[in-house]
Amino acid sequence: MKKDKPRVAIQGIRASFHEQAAFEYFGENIETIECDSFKQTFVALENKQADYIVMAIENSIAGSILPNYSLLLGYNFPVVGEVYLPIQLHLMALPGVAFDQIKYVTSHPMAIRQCNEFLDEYPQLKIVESSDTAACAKRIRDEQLTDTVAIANVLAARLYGLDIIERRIESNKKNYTRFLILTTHDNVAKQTPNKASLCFQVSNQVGALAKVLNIFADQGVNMSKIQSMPVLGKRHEYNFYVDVEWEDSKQYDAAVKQVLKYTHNFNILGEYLRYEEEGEKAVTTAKAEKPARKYISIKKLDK
Ligand SMILES: O=C(O)C(=O)Cc1ccccc1
Repeated sequence: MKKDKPRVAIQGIRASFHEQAAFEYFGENIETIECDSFKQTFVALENKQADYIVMAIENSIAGSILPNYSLLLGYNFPVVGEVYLPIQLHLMALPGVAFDQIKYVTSHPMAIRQCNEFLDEYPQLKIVESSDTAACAKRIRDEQLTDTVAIANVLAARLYGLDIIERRIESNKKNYTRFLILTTHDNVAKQTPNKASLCFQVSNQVGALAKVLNIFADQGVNMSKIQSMPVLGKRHEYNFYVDVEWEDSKQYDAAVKQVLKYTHNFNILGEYLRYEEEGEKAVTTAKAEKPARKYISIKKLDK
């Protein structure tokens, strides 16, 4: 029997950026399945404890999240969509806490890196890394920490009852993270795709990859991303993960038909509708990188 609310597995807890991405794709009427790791989201889908996975795959600052590419190939669940989420970061504390009471700033390493310029202005603050921005906010609420702030999103402030004491502290206002949506093969909805995520290998010969890329070019199919990953234990062998987009599906069909002749282990990870932004208005403030600072690293904050 079909559930009325989609059950969506995410790495992290409610009000994390993963949940925000899930809201962006499905709307807010979902059941969020909180998982401790990306691998656990796949296990949840496999065990039918979830209907979908929302998983970050790349970030405009950190780049590709490589282990997630291996999960895509390893589990072979189809990609059915994507979301590009602007990462807007706020500093939040228990209500009534003043800035000069703060000793610790907690967040996900990706969020911390995106706030370097702000944090460099306050070298007295100790930075504590965690696996999840929302978990940091929740811990402040649960343990009533008056000396700690979290860097997280508006959802986390709202859900865990924190006050935002400094808004939009990210250094680059055009930060985004790309998330993929996955489901099981029997749950793929019919749609007319205009984007695909592919994975293949080519022989270790002059021009082997160029040949494949030229086929896409010749058919007018745009390659929006390419990522290579070594095949474990096989020297000189790589998996190429390629995202392609097209206007007319005939172009894509023709390209795939030809590419099959020049590749091996060719896999279609998913065919889906590309994410369309609703008007870009963010402003970039590109500035030179400041020297790295020391972080206190802890594995995972308690829930
Ligand atoms: O920690 C979170 O909230 C996450 O979902 C991971 C993350 C952190 C920062 C940017 C994008 C995703």
